[in-house]
Amino acid sequence: MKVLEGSYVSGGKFAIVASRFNEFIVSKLISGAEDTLVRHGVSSDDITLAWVPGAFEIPIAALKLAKSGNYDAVICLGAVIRGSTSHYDYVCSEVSKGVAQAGLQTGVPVLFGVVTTENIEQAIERAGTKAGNKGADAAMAALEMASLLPKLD
Ligand SMILES: Nc1c(NC[C@H](O)[C@H](O)[C@H](O)CO)[nH]c(=O)[nH]c1=O
Ligand SMILES: CC(=O)[C@@H](O)COP(=O)(O)O
Repeated sequence: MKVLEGSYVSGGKFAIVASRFNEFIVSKLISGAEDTLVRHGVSSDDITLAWVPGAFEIPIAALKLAKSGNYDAVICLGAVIRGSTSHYDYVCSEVSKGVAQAGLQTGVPVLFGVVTTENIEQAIERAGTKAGNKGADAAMAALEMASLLPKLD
């Protein structure tokens, strides 16, 4: 059986799109992502960070970065925490669909590192405490997909 898979050794170029809403959480996701990339051989000079106001704006920035052809992967980071209305549902739905479409439309790996939680405690748990760091997880996926996709040509 011939198996095609990615590895985690990379010298590539990566973009991070991060939303400022709940910046206390998102900053930890960024740190996790950057630390993971650098520890796997990516130069910090080859990591580009683009800020957007909120998670709803992530897809348009991710699509533009992916279309540029300058990056081996685009990592999307944000924190959407449920409030007292249905706004949360609409934001989460559009962000996840938009991030997925950015990857499908361009063929560039666009990774979903947006925490979508019921409360602040759950977000903190996923930003470097008891449930890990979703930014680091997205960066690991970015390394693997950036390595894998060229092998599928
Ligand atoms: N409530 C959260 C938001 N809301 C803002 C939207 O993402 C968007 O910026 C606004 O509707 C203007 O288009 N964003 C988050 O990232 N996290 C939230 O919890
Ligand atoms: C995820 C959101 O948009 C949410 O935080 C907004 O809060 P609310 O539903 O109370 O307006």
